[in-house]
Amino acid sequence: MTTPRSFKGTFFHAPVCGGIEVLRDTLIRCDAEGRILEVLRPDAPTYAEALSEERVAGRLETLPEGTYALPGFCDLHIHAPQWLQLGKALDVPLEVWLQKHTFPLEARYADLSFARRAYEGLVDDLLSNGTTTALYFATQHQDATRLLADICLTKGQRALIGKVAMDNPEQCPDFYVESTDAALRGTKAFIDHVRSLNSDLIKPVVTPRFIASCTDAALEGLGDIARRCGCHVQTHCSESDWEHNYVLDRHGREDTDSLDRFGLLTRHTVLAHANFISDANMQTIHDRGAGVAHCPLSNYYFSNAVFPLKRALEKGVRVGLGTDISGGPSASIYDNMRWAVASSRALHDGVDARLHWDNRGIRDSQIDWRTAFYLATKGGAEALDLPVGSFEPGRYFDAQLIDPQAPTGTIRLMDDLDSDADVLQKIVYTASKANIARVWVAAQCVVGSV
Ligand SMILES: Nc1nc2[nH]cnc2c(=O)[nH]1
Repeated sequence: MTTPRSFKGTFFHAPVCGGIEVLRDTLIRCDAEGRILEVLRPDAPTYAEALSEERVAGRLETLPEGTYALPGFCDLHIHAPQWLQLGKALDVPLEVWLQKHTFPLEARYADLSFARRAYEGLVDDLLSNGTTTALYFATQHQDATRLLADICLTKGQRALIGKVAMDNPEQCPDFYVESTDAALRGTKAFIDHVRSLNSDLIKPVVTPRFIASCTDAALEGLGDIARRCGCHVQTHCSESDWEHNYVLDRHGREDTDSLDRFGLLTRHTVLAHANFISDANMQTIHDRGAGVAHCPLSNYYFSNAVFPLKRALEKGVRVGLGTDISGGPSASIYDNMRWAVASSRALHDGVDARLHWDNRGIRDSQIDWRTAFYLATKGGAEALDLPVGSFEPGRYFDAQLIDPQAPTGTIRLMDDLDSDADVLQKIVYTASKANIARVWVAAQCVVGSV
């Protein structure tokens, strides 16, 4: 609990998919928990009085002239331990990458000092990239996963964290596999631990890594834990040819149906990727109210296909964006907004120039930057069912301040040429870490200084 805060400045947000709103010279009042109480534009009858009240009470932060506040990003798919592998090992298929590079790296998190070095750096990196909410896969290790929760709490990042469950000796190496009992007990113990922290910022997540890495007994047990504890669930779904076909061979059905059968497809499930889902499975995802973490950059390296994003949005599936560190070699949701637009264009146009335009791509698959901005902010929040992602009453003030004039920044604005929408479009397409001057979570400054 802190004191109430308020902010005056220019805010951009996307309250609905495909639409943006500009709040110029607006006053946003928050309560002591950092939730937005009121959004007052200059033409509101109570604006002047409220402004002076906040000023006199010493609660007002006036954002510097020429800066813009955006909602903080929700990154719906991060492998926390893989941060050390960002930009490496991108030239082999998923199944080789996991066995040769990723599992050996993750096994090292048995060492807590190794884990601390990585997790401190990761959380700092994400916060300074504007990511205020992170959905994390950790590792199998109880202690290192608890450490990640502690670090997020200390640094002030909103985080949903899962101890990874993987007990299938046929798919997991002997140096990085656990018993079914350890997977289930460990998951439950981590949930209890996080809940004992009594923090609104950190939530536990039931995390079967993917169907291949889990036995049916573990999947069943994890479904049961998710139901009893009312937790979020995260897993990978129909990511690549190999992975999708593995599940078809083993269970005779797609990942989505299989997860559903184990009680793992709920209103609080986030499926990473979902590239190969059939229309029927997309309908099932919609009907269960589950969300999808679309990871466009990672998909270029590991997925053999492009997620049918537009089709999913038209069906009403809740979708947000994920970096998929380190399948995607960038910790930035800005990069992933750009890749979401670009990959949707590739899907729309098709990529084989030898084919006639008429049958080269899948028509009407493209999205624009407005939709990408929604996915990165409120779309991600909706998929997680968290009150963040936009500047609306009742939501937490999780935000990032963009300074287009930052000396080493990458945004080029022209006062006389750029409309408000142009400014936001330029931010979406060209902002970099150097332009992110300040970041707040629940109205508390976590990056930059006030
Ligand atoms: N991209 C990706 N896919 C996976 N499937 C199972 N584990 C992983 C992982 O760590 N990254």
